[in-house]
Amino acid sequence: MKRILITGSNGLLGQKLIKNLITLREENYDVLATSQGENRMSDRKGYNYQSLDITNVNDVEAVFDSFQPDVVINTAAMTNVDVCETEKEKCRQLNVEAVMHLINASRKHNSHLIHLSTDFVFDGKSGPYRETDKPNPLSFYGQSKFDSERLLEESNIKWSIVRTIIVYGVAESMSRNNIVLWAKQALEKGDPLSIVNDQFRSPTLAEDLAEGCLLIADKEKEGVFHLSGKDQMSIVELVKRVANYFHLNTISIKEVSSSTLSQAAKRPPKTGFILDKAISELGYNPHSFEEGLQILENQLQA
Ligand SMILES: NC(=O)C1=CN([C@@H]2O[C@H](COP(=O)(O)OP(=O)(O)OC[C@H]3O[C@@H](n4cnc5c(N)ncnc54)[C@H](OP(=O)(O)O)[C@@H]3O)[C@@H](O)[C@H]2O)C=CC1
Ligand SMILES: Cc1cn([C@H]2C[C@H](O)[C@@H](COP(=O)(O)OP(=O)(O)O[C@H]3O[C@@H](C)C(=O)[C@@H](O)[C@H]3O)O2)c(=O)[nH]c1=O
Repeated sequence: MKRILITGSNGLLGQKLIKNLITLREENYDVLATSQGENRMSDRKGYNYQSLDITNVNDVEAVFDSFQPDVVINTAAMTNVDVCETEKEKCRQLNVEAVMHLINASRKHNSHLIHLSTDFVFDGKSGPYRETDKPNPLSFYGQSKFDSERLLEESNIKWSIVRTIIVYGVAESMSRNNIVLWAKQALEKGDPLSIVNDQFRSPTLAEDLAEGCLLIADKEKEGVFHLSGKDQMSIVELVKRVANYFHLNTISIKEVSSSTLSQAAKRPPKTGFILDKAISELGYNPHSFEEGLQILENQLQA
């Protein structure tokens, strides 16, 4: 039985990884979920949980020494892109330096380190992107993720980098909201929404991303993988498709350009991924956006 360590297990992707590991996988894994603070998942069966702040090098070493993971999936990160822009040191500690702690511990235990990265490593001038396209981050968050990628590429461990885009879904006690959920809630209340029409993305169902990461683990695939949804759309189209799916009035949606949002961090205009590598090498088969909304709707009703 392989031992798998998940960091950031309280996050959206972390929770979906744990759910997938304990309910869906044929391959049997011994699962250790870790995140900062207490476990926020109410389902406690089929895995163990331990608090782990990955910026603490001693704690990282201790967890690796006792659990001796075969596979590690690092989902922990500072994911608020505007906060990364204003709190650069904190962002570096978590998104870059902590990754070095994981690399060193993985080297010692010969673990396969699967690390999450982002479409924000690209400048968004020529999306959709392949794994081989040249990064050129526009924000400190994007730069921090690109720096962490280079640490992996320069390490002599077994590594994989998973880049993804706007992850949506529902999980317990989420510390970060996502556009599908907040747009749905705002549309239901008829709150005014200013939505950008000059950013294009391929939104990713959290369950699809978790499955893709675990296919990498199962198949022991190394290298860079692009894992996103298969539909590319503008953000305003995304919000309108959410409205249509849930039969909500679109009257409160105002189309704006990115400059009017005055966000601290610059966003790439057009990303999206070419998924050929993930489809052929992993058998990755993501849902369409509307299928993803149906899965989310079922979970909200459960
Ligand atoms: N969400 C998205 O749209 C995208 C995400 N990604 C990447 O995917 C990965 C997963 O994202 P997602 O699940 O959405 O992110 P979340 O923010 O939902 O989850 C990250 C988790 O990491 C935990 N965490 C924070 N600091 C530490 C620490 N020092 N030690 C251990 N755990 C910590 C957080 O804890 P707490 O909840 O207590 O704060 C949180 O639960 C990230 O690496 C992100 O950069 C890439 C592209 C898009
Ligand atoms: C707040 C706000 C956002 N938006 C748009 C901007 C953006 O394209 C989209 C989502 O905004 P967010 O601030 O949630 O996400 P943002 O920080 O832009 O998204 C990113 O998250 C990080 C972690 C990543 O790695 C990226 O892949 C990406 O998904 O919504 C509006 O149109 N109107 C608004 O009022």
